[in-house]
Amino acid sequence: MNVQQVPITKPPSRSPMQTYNIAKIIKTEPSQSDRQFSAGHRIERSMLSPSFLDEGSVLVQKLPPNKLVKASGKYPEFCIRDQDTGKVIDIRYQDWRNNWNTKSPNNAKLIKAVKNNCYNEVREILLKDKPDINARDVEGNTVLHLSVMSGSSKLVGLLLYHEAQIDSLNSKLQTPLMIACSLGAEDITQQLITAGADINSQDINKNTCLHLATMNERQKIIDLLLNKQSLNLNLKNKENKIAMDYSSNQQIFLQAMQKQNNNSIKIYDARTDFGSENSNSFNEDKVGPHHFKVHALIGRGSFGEVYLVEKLDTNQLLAMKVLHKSKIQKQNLTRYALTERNVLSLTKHPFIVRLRYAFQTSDKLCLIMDYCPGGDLSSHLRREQRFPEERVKLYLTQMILALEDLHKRDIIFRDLKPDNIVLDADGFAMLTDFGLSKEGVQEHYSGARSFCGSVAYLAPEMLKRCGHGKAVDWYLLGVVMYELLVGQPPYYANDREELFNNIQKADLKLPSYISNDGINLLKALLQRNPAKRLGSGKGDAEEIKAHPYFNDIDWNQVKDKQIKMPILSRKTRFIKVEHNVFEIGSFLEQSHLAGWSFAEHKIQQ
Ligand SMILES: Nc1ncnc2c1ncn2[C@@H]1O[C@H](COP(=O)(O)OP(=O)(O)OP(=O)(O)O)[C@@H](O)[C@H]1O
Repeated sequence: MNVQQVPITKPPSRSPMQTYNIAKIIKTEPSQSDRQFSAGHRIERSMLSPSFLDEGSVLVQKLPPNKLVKASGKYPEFCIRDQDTGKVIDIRYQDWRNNWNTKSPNNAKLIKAVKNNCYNEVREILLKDKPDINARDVEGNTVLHLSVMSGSSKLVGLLLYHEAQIDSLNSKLQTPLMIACSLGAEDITQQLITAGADINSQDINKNTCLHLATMNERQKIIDLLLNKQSLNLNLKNKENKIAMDYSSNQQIFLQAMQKQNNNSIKIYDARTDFGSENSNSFNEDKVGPHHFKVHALIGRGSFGEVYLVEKLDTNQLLAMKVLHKSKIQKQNLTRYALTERNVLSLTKHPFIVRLRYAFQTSDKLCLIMDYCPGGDLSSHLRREQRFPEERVKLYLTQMILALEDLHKRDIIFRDLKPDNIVLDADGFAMLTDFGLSKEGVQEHYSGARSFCGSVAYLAPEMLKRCGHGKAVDWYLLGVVMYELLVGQPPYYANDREELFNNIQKADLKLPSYISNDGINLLKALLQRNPAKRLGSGKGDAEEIKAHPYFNDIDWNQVKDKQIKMPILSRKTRFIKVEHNVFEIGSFLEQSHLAGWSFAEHKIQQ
């Protein structure tokens, strides 16, 4: 390989490889003691501590309409603020109930429009009049119940989008899902289950959804429910009967019971563990959008967005990656999404982001991961232009350990780049974005054939399309090392053809400020022939760990996170989320992706 050593004193300015929408700032100051007053005097507290946000961060606090929140003032304990109008009322002098009552006509208007199945009118009322989204008619049906009765999945979707309570109860203690099951509304049943409705709830007669579907001979609904692993087939109603007792085809119930028995062996422990985490016992079918509050957009990738979310029962902050089913299916990328979910669900490593849950809505696939508040290396690099060598070395050690772990399990990452390295709260580097990873690759320099990766981060063997293996990750480690030290990837060119040409043929330009060991390591990693590349031998990561560049590294200390990492101040703005992330883009159900749901606790032991 031709290597040119050139003196570079100032790094070239780094051109952004990825553009970001940087939103401007609205700083709010949530207080732990914030309370919300609503009809029925329900008191909740705002759960987000502001300490994790940087100066100028945007904190999204989109509260449901009609909430009157405690506001600060001279006597804060007597002041409430109408979230809709912003008006602050001192309840010692003004009757806040009157204020609330002015909203009732709007509720009546909403109920009427829903009963008449007038979608546009409902939408307008929700936007303009701000009625109670859980308004009830005289029989105690909420507007969501009424929309199910009207048979309009579009209306149901709209109300869910406006945060209608999915498991609200009417006077017979029936949920909207029970009504859909009784009526045989297949699409709405599916829609509500996907959105997280409870399928085991019991009404005033202790009938479940399955009882009601069976009594009303709704065969398609029965089939749909029997496919749900979380369905409890043994619940008895007031007549002491299980749903099967009302069926003329008991065989399918018995088969479902058999299937559940087989599966329960696999997931029993996990479920117990999962449930013990909090009082709301979650299960695979139930973890869904309603368990999380979306606070801000923190990153954007090619296939979706990453949001900062808060798990409502524990107040834990997590990162949620949202993939759009329509985009993925259109571009035939379903297998990449599934790979990401599979690899992440199998991985538990100090330097790989942990997947906590995976769920899907009708049009989105969601991965809930640990939140890394330090931002990604790409945005830090853009600000700092290049990093000091000692810091680069620390990040490399963590990436080597992460890749070593993946390789031991015959997984190649294939997408190593600064954008996919995020920093945790202690400054440690964590790998994220497993969409391009490949399972089942044993070879070091062949085994996978797809042409993938970000253009500036393609290994020469990928461009040649002659097959690539684990060694591709070591080449990309060299690319990352180079970029962190120099400010841009090796061979970088704006023109795609030129870039590809450079990757295959151009001389490697190495600035003189890099240490000799650093230069040797870069040359060994950026070796074009994968068979000759450092790390391509049987030893894999061991070959790299043994390089003199890492002589001063105690690998056990790194693995145990016993080293001190620099904490970089994060200047990236959080981007305010104006829309409901779970807005149902298309009211037509996209196909359900089997095997997507995941809850970490199920496999922990
Ligand atoms: N766990 C996390 N914690 C904090 N930020 C994260 C996390 N995961 C991802 N991000 C941020 O979101 C950005 C995009 O995430 P990710 O790379 O997974 O999306 P993608 O759509 O797969 O992107 P790509 O176009 O690279 O394939 C990252 O660059 C990072 O800034």
